[in-house]
Amino acid sequence: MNELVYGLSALGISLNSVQLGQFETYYQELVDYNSRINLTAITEYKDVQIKHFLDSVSLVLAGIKGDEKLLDVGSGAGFPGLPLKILFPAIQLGLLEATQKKARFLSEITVKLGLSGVEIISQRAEDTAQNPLYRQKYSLVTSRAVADMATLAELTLPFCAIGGRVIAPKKGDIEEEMDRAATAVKKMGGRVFKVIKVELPGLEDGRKLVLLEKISNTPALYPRRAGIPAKTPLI
Ligand SMILES: C[S@@+](CC[C@H](N)C(=O)[O-])C[C@H]1O[C@@H](n2cnc3c(N)ncnc32)[C@H](O)[C@@H]1O
Repeated sequence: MNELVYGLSALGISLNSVQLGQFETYYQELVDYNSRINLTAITEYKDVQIKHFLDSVSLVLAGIKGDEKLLDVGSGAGFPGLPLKILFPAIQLGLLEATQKKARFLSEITVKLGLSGVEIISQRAEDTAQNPLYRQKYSLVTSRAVADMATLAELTLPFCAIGGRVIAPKKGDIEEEMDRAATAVKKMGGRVFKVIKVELPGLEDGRKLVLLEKISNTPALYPRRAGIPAKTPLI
């Protein structure tokens, strides 16, 4: 895990032996499962350490506390939620993933990593966000590579408690995307708090973290039915 360890040192983070072992197991299981079920195109040891593990942990640059109640929307093979949980074991983590096969991997890997306080929710975000058990219940919501910001605001902000935040990693020039998302962010009861540049060893390709803050309740009508936020974004 040299690449990860080196990248983390730039963040002032060091891993203990348990965490190092967990990242190693995560890598082995990811690659093993991936040979049967497609989870990711990134499988080289070095690439997984940088593009999945370090990229996930880079969200700490937006300010993550050790005791968050965190929901990762569209978690796929667990990114960025699971690396953050390995780093901060006291986080209460929800991994929301619509695809059953991926959700099954998330259940298995959570057991193999010996993690407690992780809930796997295999549903569409649009449906889960209308369930009172999950609606406006999280201090932090993350979502990587799931949708553009206008759609993502509708899929994430309804889960945030007031005062909670959304962190969305993005790449490249996002000015136009952020402009398009302004209406959706406002309608969901949010505001754009800041955009943070990520510059870490191996991740020098214009990565950014968009930080939204929840400032008022999301109207009951949002999110709309499954598929609508992506098909007809609120622009
Ligand atoms: C490109 S993958 C990214 C996975 C992971 N976040 C990552 O960065 O590696 C997008 C994932 O979001 C899930 N997804 C897309 N729309 C969703 C929705 N409305 N509700 C729940 N999951 C969704 C897909 O099933 C897919 O696994």
